[in-house]
Amino acid sequence: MITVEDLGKSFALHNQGATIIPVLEGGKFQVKPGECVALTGVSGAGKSTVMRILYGNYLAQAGRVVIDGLDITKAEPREILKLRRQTLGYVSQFLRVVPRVPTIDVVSEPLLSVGKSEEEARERACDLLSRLRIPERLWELSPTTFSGGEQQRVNIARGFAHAYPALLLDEPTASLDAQNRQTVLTLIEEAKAGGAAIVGIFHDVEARARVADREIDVTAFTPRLAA
Ligand SMILES: Nc1ncnc2c1ncn2[C@@H]1O[C@H](COP(=O)(O)OP(=O)(O)OP(=O)(O)O)[C@@H](O)[C@H]1O
Repeated sequence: MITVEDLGKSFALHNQGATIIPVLEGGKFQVKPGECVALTGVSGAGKSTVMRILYGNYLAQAGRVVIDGLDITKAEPREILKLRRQTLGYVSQFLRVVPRVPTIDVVSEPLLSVGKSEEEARERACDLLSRLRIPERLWELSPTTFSGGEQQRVNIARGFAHAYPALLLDEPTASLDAQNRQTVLTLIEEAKAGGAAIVGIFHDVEARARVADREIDVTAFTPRLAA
């Protein structure tokens, strides 16, 4: 489902004498349906950079990143947006939402955008919000005024609403209480059982041990650290 080959990325710092920082070289891995791979490596090794390349936010200078048959290093923006809508989910720690949209709609929206009925989308959203312990009295309110932890859980509910065949998880259990952390780990296990190919960054070692089938140390793709 996800294939990365010969991945290369460097950053040019234009405001600092055009200094070039090589970050990734020869990055290579595959993630099959139903498999969860954890990216590891020291701080600064390039874990977030790999995730941003996989989501199409950063453009790689070398190599191929094929997700569900689409090479996102060469794809048009509209093809990447279609991939994100139907195939490739991303759960970060932070919620970015349009103001004044009720929580229930924020969580239902990914399902409506892939053509699910209003009823099915709402049912799934209610189920996820209940499981993630967002009180029902908050569902019709915009999450913009929610606490940090509530916003994080709304974001997780939204990220898991549609059964994406490929899923990127950036510290999904960071700063959650013990019960909600368990719920999120169960959601990840359910996504795997449903056939999702998952790539994640988990600083939470126990969470990583529970859900990840394999670890990939990106230090091996980092020329200045591997040397
Ligand atoms: N937009 C950017 N411009 C310039 N340099 C960048 C940019 N993004 C990342 N880098 C550099 O790339 C390297 C890898 O950063 P990255 O955030 O991917 O590491 P990481 O392994 O995720 O680290 P951490 O565990 O601390 O989050 C760092 O040296 C960083 O300074």
